[in-house]
Amino acid sequence: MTIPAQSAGARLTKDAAPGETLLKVTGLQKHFPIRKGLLQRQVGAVRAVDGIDFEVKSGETLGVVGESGCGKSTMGRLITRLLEPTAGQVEFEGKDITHLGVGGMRPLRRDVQMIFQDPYSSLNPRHTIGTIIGAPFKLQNVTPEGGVKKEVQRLLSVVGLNPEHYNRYPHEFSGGQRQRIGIARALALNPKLVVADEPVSALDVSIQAQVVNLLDDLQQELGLTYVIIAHDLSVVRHVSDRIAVMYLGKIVELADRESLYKAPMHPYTKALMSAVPIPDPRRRNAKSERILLKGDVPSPISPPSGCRFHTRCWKATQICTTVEPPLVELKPGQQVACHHPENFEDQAPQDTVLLTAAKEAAALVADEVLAESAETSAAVAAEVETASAEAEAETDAETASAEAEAETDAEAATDAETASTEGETPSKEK
Ligand SMILES: Nc1ncnc2c1ncn2[C@@H]1O[C@H](COP(=O)(O)OP(=O)(O)OP(=O)(O)O)[C@@H](O)[C@H]1O
Repeated sequence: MTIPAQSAGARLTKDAAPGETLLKVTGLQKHFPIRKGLLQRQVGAVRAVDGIDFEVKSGETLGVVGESGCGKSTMGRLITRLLEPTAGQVEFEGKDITHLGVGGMRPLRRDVQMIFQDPYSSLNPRHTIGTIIGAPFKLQNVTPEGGVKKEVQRLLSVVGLNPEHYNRYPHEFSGGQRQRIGIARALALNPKLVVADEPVSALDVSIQAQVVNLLDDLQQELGLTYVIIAHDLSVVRHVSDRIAVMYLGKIVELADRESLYKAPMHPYTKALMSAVPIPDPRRRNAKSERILLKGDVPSPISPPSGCRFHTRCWKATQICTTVEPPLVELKPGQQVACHHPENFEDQAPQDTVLLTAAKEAAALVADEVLAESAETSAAVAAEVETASAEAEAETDAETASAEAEAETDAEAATDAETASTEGETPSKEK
């Protein structure tokens, strides 16, 4: 098969119009069985991904963040179908691909590509970069127009590498350059969706920005759709349109970037955000508002009951230990799974007694943050009250005017009736 070579500025996406749903994930789960004994009987399971729902629209970048062990990589491997889900559904361009076999997946392998975290181990040291970047053509049995070599050299220049270095080996390149090679390989087959798993975390900070900018430029030029996985918000904050925050196999908040940064609702999101330094000279002398999360993410073999974050949350109350909060849209474009969200009305106001663990966690939370938290909650509550009072007043006014209108109408009708009756009477009398 021959595929036309793409010019560097051409759009590579084929069918999906921008804004249309490209990927849809429903109730996705991956439980890795734990086996023991001679008979290898299953004694438990690692609930790496435990029921997540989200959509990715064509042309957008969805950032996925969370601490190590939250299930982000597993999620990435599930949507690229490198792993078989335990339950749930993955749809790509409206087609259910959850259980497609190797043959069924072959055409999809071109459309969905993955960039891996480690640019050192993800490239075969015994192959030249020409062979590495050209491998997808061989695997898919396709010949690009103009031949593999020419196309590989074009891809090298697209990612900012010298096309003359076609015959060099991976060890001759720096970490950032190797990640560019990985990106060129991912772009070889004109994918629609690129899942990048921690694409820059193995790189020096100075190189990270270059690779992130490259990904951003390629998206503009080639109309790519990205799912970018990262363990903190500093990488995804500039490139994502929407951000999903994962904790212990679940999505705890999913919002557009603007809303998430302006007013994060899940305490976990707030904690992740407070860990990102803000390079704002006006705030250089301001006291830093750090929320230090105590301990590690609990084991996904037996996650905490109720809200999984309750063991580390400074707002946790009784309800958080028993009732799992559903992921619901509390503000337009902002979904959150929390009983006591930040920057919004409390979802369980009757439950006010903090758990002991929450009090201990609070000790680690800077006073400024707690004060700010209380202030925003009070402000939101006041806003909600004002809004509902206004709404009530509006309703009252509407009711009054409707009643007045109805009365006027009734009066008019009575008048008309009377008039017509009066009018009729004389005629009858005539
Ligand atoms: N093949 C596997 N078998 C058993 N458990 C696994 C397997 N792969 C991942 N896990 C477990 O699933 C959980 C989620 O892992 P995953 O790598 O998806 O998390 P992550 O958020 O991507 O973390 P990291 O950033 O460290 O990669 C972890 O507890 C991990 O140990």
